[in-house]
Amino acid sequence: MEALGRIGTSQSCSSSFESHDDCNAGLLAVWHLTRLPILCILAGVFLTLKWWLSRRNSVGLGEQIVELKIPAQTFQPLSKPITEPGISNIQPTPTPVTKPSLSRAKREPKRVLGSKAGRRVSPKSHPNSETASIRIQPMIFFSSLTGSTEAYAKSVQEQLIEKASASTLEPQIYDLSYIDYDDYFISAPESEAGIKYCYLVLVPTYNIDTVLNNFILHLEETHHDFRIDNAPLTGIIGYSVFGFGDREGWPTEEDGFCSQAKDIDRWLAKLTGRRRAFPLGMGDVKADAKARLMEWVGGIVETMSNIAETGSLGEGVIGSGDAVESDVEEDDTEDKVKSTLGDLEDIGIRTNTKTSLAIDFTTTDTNTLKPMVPKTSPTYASLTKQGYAIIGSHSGVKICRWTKSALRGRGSCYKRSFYGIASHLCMETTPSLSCSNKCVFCWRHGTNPVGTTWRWQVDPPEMIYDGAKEAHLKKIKTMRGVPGVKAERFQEAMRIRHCALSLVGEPIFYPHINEFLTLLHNDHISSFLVCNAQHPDQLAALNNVTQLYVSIDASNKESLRKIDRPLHRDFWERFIKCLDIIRSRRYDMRTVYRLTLVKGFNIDDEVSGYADLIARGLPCFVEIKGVTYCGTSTSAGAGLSMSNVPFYHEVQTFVTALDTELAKRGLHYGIAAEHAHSCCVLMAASTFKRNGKWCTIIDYDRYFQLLESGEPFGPEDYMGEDTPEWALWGNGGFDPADQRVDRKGRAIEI
Ligand SMILES: Cc1cc2nc3c(=O)[nH]c(=O)nc-3n(C[C@H](O)[C@H](O)[C@H](O)COP(=O)(O)O)c2cc1C
Ligand code: SF4
Repeated sequence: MEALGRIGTSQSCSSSFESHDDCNAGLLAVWHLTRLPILCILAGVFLTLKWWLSRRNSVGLGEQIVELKIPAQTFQPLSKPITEPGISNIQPTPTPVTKPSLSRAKREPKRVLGSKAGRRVSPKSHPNSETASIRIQPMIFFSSLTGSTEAYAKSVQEQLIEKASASTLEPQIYDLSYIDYDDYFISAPESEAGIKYCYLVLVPTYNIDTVLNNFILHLEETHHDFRIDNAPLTGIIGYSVFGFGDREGWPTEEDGFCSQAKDIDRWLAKLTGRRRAFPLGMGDVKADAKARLMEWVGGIVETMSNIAETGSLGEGVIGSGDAVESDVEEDDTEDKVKSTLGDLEDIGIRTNTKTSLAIDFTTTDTNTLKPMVPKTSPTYASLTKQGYAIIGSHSGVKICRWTKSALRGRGSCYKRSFYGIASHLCMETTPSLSCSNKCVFCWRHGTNPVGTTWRWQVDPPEMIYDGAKEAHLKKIKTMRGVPGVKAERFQEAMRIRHCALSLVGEPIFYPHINEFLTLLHNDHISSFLVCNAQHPDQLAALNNVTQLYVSIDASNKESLRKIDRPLHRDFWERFIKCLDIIRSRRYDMRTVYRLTLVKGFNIDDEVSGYADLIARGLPCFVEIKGVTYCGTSTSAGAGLSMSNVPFYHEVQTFVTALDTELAKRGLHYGIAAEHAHSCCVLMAASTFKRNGKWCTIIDYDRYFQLLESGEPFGPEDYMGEDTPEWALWGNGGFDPADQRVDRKGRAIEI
C-alpha cells in the first residue's frame, strides 16, 4: 500500500491537494475506489494480447501442423494441379507410408484432409433453384497394405475432381488405418448447412488379420450396440464400396474374392439405413481392376449429380443389407404373364418405311376415341401396382425378373442360352396393352382391355419409344441399391441392346408398330416380337424383325378355344392364316413357334397335331416351355391348378416325342439347346447347324449391317457363333459365368 501511495504522489497531487499529507490521503482514497476496475482492465488487455499472439503463430505454421498430423501419402493437396489424372494412367506403385501410432491418432482431434470446398458451387447458376444449395462432399476411405488400393483411391479422388459436377466438393481422402472410426462411423460428421456427405470406401481383401478386420468389427459392433441407433449413419446422403481382390487365388466370391468389400458393403447398408448410392464394385487386380473401377467412378459421378439435382438418392429399390431378405427373388408375375400370353416379342423392320397398319374402326367413332388405359382406370392402378410403367395411353414397360437376376450375376433367361441375349441388356415392353384373347392362364383378367379391333387413341411411336427407354432405365437405376448388383453389369445395362415386345397385350395391334421397330433398329436395338396369331393382316404387313414369334397354345381348334378363349369367332382361320404367313416369311427373318405346355389342356395326344402345325409354318425354331402357374381366381375358375404345370422331365419327354414326329414327316429339325432353369427347350431347323454344330446364337452386328444394306437377306445370314457347350441339349443351359442361387440367395451347385 505504501509503495502504491508513493507512486501516486510522484505526479499530479500538487495541483489537487494543499499539503503532501492531504494529497497522499486523497490518492489512497481514489486508489481504493478504482483499483478493482483497473485491475480487471489490465487482465483483459493481457489475455487479449496472448490470444492474438497465439493465433498469429498458428496461422503461420498451419502447414506444418497438417504435415505432422497427416501421413504424406494419405493426402493429396486438393489445390494441386492434376497432371496425370485418369484411372487408366495410374500406376499402383506402393508408396512408403509413415504411420503414426494408433493411440496417437485416437487422441488427435478429428482430422479433415482436403479443403472445405465451395469453389465449384454457384447456386445462382444451378439449374434447379430448389436444390441449388445442396453440395455433395465425397469422403474417400481406403485401406492398403501393399499400396495398390491407396494408389487407386488417389486416382478416384483425381477423377472426381476432374469429372464431378459443380455441386460436388473436392473429395476428402482418409486412410482407414489412421482415422478414429468414431469420428466417421458412429455418426455422420457434422457439416455445414447444405453439404451432404457421400462415403466412398475402397478396400482390398486379406484373409489374414489386418486393419480391415478391426474396421469390419467396428461396423458390426456399432450396428449391434444397444446404446446407439442401429442405423446411425442415416445422416449421410449415400455410400458405395469398391473391392479389390485376386481371382488367381480366390476365383469366385464363394472362395472369398473381395469378401471384405462385400462385408463392408453389407454393414454400411445397415448403418446408413440402406443408402447404397451405387452397387458394390469389384475388380481383379490381375485382370480387370482398372476397367471395373473406371465404370464404378462413372456411376458415382452420375449418381452424385443426380443427388445434387434432386436432393436425394431417388426412388431406388433400397437394399436392406440383409443377405437373406434381400436375396429372395422378386415375384415372377412376368413369367406368369408370358406363359399365359406366350411372350409377345417384337417384330423388326427392314427399312425406314413409314407404313402404318390399317386400323379397323368399323365400330368406333374416331372423333371420340378414348385412352386405352386411362389414369383413373382399375387397369392403370393394377398395372402400376405390379411395377409396370404406363407410357402414354396404351403402352407399358417393366423390368423382368431375369433382368434383375442378371444384374446380380445370378443368371439370364433362356434367351441368353439360346440366342446370346444377356438379360440386363434387354428391355421388355409393349406398345399395346390390349389383347384379343382371354387365355386361361392370364393373370390380368377382369382388368385388361380386350378387343378385336383398335378403338382407342393412338400415341406416336417416338413418344412411346422415348418413354419406354426412359422408364426402363429409370427402373434399372432403382436397382442400384439392391445388394449383389454388379457394378459393371449395372453400367452395361444403361445401354439397351435388345427389346422384347412381349410383355402383355398384343404389340402388332399398335397401328404404328413398323415405325416403332424402325426407331429400335436405328439405335441398333434388336427386336424380338411375339404375337398371338390372331391378326393376319398386321402380321403380313410387318417389316423385318430380328426374331418373329407366334404363340402356339394348342394343336387343334377345340383345344385352342379352351385355352386361349379368343374373342374372334374365326379364331382358327386367323390362326392358320398366321401360320401360312410365317411360312412365307421363313426366308426373310428368323421365325419361331412358341409352345406353352399346360398339362391336361394341350399336351396329351397333341404331339402329332403340333408336328402338323410345324410342317405347315416351317418355322426356323420351336421353343417349348412349361406353363408357369399364376394362381389367379380366373385360372382357378378355368380349372387350372399347380397340377397343370408340367415337370421339366415331362417337357423333355414331349420334346423327344415331337422330334420323332417331325423326323417321321421328313422335316429336318433337331433338339438344339435347353434352359432347364425356366423349363424351356429349343428345337431348330438343321440349317442352323454349321460344321455339324448348332449355331443358334445371333450375330446382332451382322443383322444390323444386313438391315442397313437394303439388300435382301435371310435368317441364316446373321447366324452367330456356336451355341455354347453348356447350353446344348443335355447340359442344363445355365451360364457358368453366373451363380445360380435358391430363393434365399444361397448358392446352388450345378
Ligand atoms: C496374404 C494375402 C491374402 C489375400 N487374401 C485375399 C482374399 O481373401 N480375397 C481376395 O480376393 N484377394 C486376396 N488377396 C489379394 C489382395 O486383396 C490384392 O492383392 C489387393 O490388391 C492388395 O491390395 P493392397 O496392395 O492395397 O494391399 C490377398 C493377398 C494377400 C497378399
Ligand atoms: S427376353 Fe428380356 S424381357 Fe424376356 S425374360 Fe428374357 S430378359 Fe426378360
